[in-house]
Amino acid sequence: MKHLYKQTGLNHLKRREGDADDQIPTHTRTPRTPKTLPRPLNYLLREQRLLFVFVGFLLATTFFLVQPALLRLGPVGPNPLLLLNHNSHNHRHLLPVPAGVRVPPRRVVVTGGAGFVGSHLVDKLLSRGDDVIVIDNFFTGRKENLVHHFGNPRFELIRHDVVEPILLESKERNDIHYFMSLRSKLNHGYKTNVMGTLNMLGLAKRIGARFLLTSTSEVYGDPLEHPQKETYWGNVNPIGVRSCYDEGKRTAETLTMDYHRGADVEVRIARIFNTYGPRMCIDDGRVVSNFVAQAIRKQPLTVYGDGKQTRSFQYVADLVDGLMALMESEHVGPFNLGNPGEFTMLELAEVVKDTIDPSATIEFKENTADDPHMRKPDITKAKELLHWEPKISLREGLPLMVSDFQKRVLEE
Ligand SMILES: O=C(O)[C@H]1O[C@H](OP(=O)(O)OP(=O)(O)OC[C@H]2O[C@@H](n3ccc(=O)[nH]c3=O)[C@H](O)[C@@H]2O)[C@H](O)[C@@H](O)[C@@H]1O
Repeated sequence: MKHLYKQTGLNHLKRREGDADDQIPTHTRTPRTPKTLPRPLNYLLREQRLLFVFVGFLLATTFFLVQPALLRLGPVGPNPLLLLNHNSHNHRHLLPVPAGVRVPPRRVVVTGGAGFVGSHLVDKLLSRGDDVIVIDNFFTGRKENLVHHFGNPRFELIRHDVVEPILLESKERNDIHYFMSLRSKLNHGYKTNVMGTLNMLGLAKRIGARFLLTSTSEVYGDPLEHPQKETYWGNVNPIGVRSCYDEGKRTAETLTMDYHRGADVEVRIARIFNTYGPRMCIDDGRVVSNFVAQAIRKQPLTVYGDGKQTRSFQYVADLVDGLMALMESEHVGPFNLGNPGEFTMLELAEVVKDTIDPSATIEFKENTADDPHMRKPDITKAKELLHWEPKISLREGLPLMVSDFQKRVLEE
């Protein structure tokens, strides 16, 4: 009968060496390890167990040494840096991009992207290589603001009112990365701010996009604190003529935070202070656009009330930089985005006169109800956490919008 031998590697070696023990079955052999060793050690030394442990150790060491180097070599799959995973609370997408690694272009939906601020934001996003889908109802937005992108395969324009839900299908979850919702003044903005924000938050939740709400300094109402910090809860008249807009934005902030806390949507909130620049609506009644257009048309500058109320005016490019910094940061906000340079309306009229027509006259008119007496952002938080602050003063920025206004006034 054939004997079954339990052949160890050691026996095998010995067999080749022609050892005399060769023919002795293992189970009948005297163990080679001394009997005096403790049992666990004895166990380890038998049957090449030590060798296997050593080889395993070597393999593990090699893997952990080589793996980081492999990761640095380049993308693994389509989304190497998880820039897309904006609906989670991990912050891996904030990792710095290693040199030489191509970041996949992000897809950004900008609602209100044909408007004044929206179109400047779209310019910036496209210029850094993102894909942009603009949704606009063209009530205040204009195709002219985006016409230079028509024909660009990375740009899409959809005529739609965000008050109605919209189904944006994406190939996969997280296919759309950012959602930027720009503001509207229409119908005092209430419907857009509440229904629009609700619809867009639902969409952001469904497709796993990060959502940016562009709120406003108007949430502070007629402030009793000056300058205004983000911690100030505001002083808004709930039944006043401005309250649809003010309360609409306040509700939009509430909804945004609720979706963040309750549905895990990753959100950012910016409180935008008075902003000016090329492509502003000529006729929506804002003070900078009114004064500039009036000076160009050789009409008197209409100052409401005594003209001593104050505002702080930021140039649109500064705002866009702030919005981008906020989107890329890991901070939810809210953040004040504004220029702390504060002016009375009479002082603003002087700057406009100096810039466009020193012979322009001033005409006083009755002010609207509930007009905030003063407004100036405290931007300490944005400076510290976003490393952002505006660079362009009013005197530098105003001339940059004049030629655009001159052209449009002439076209009229
Ligand atoms: O442009 C903006 O960013 C802001 O515009 C408005 O807020 P408001 O501060 O009232 O801005 P304007 O309508 O431009 O008015 C600013 C001041 O100028 C005065 N004004 C306006 C127009 C004018 O012809 N003359 C004039 O003196 C107004 O009475 C007010 O005191 C919006 O309600 C804000 O949400 C938005 O952030």
